[in-house]
Amino acid sequence: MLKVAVIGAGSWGTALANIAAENANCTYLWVRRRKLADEIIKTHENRLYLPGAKISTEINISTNLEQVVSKADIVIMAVPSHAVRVMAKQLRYYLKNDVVVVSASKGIELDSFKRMSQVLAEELYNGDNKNLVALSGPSHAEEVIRNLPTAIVAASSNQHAAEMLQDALMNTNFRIYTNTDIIGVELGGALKNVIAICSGISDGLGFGDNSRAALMTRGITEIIRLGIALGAKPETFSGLSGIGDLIVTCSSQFSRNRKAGMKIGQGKTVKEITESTNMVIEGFNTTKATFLLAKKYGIEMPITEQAYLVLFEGKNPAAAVNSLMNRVGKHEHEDTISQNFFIR
Ligand SMILES: NC(=O)C1=CN([C@@H]2O[C@H](COP(=O)(O)OP(=O)(O)OC[C@H]3O[C@@H](n4cnc5c(N)ncnc54)[C@H](OP(=O)(O)O)[C@@H]3O)[C@@H](O)[C@H]2O)C=CC1
Ligand SMILES: O=C(CO)COP(=O)(O)O
Repeated sequence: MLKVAVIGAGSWGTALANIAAENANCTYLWVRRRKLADEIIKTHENRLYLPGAKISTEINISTNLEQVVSKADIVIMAVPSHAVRVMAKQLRYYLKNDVVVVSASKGIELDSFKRMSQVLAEELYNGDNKNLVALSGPSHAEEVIRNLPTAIVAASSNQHAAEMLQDALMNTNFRIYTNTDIIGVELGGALKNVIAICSGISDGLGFGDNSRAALMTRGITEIIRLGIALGAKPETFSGLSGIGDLIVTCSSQFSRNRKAGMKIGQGKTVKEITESTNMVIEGFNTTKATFLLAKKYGIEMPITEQAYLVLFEGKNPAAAVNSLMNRVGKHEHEDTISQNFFIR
């Protein structure tokens, strides 16, 4: 029996721990706050993050990081991306040598622009990523906890590590594919949140399905552009962790990023939205990081740029839409058309 440790008892950590336990792994869930831990132990429910869903009685709930992590075969990091480095620094002393560490977080570190597996590699393995896996794909915790059929991706440069996670978590309702393109899988998971915020803004402005479809399609084009510049394989973005996660996050009733975008479209600010929820909205920081990354690499990302201006420079969302719609006419595949033959 494998020992699986999940770090972070928010929506995603709780749902993943539940799957691990239901799959008969010896499962530990690290909860940051004593009060919440006591409540979960008493009620077998995480009322703060997944109200109404009973979780397995087999999960060992604990606030003691050493107890949760030591001797674990698999450690799953399910805290917001801004907390991943700090948590990794705290738990590295307790890890056994051949542990597989999984990043379930979807974000890019502000300032360093690093992906979560890069952050973990630095903090845990002196920069080496051979025991690291990124878990990503269309998977709202609210549906996973109800065992609704879901398919996602475990990506690693080490196929054995990805397969170990696949074996531990896969079941009839939770299908896991492996992939070796960890760069593409992580970037797809992080960058779709930017477009999901835009999709929410579009909905908040009262636009329709056409607008959302346009944002999603032109959004993935931007993501691919930056992804290729950062070393990802283009085909990864047509998979679950790319277009799959983009579709679900831009259209789901559960997406925090989309819902935050709707509020922006209705006139609320990033500060007001952040202060009004206990849940992480990864896309805010990721919009900033992606905008700066695109500038650094000279990549054209007009939707991301407008999102940045709306979120952080006070640009009116309707004016941002105008800016996008009134850009010069282009060929749809201008990136791939050879030379300037067809391009205006
Ligand atoms: N929700 C989902 O459906 C999915 C989420 N993800 C990704 O998983 C990650 C976690 O998301 P999710 O579970 O939804 O987030 P939630 O907002 O639901 O929960 C966040 C969790 O992280 C803890 N936490 C917050 N800040 C810190 C910190 N500084 N140090 C340690 N722990 C902290 C919170 O503890 P406390 O309660 O004490 O504040 C809470 O347990 C994100 O990167 C998200 O994009 C990926 C796939 C699906
Ligand atoms: O990544 C997710 C689903 O795959 C969760 O997205 P939200 O953070 O927008 O809810």
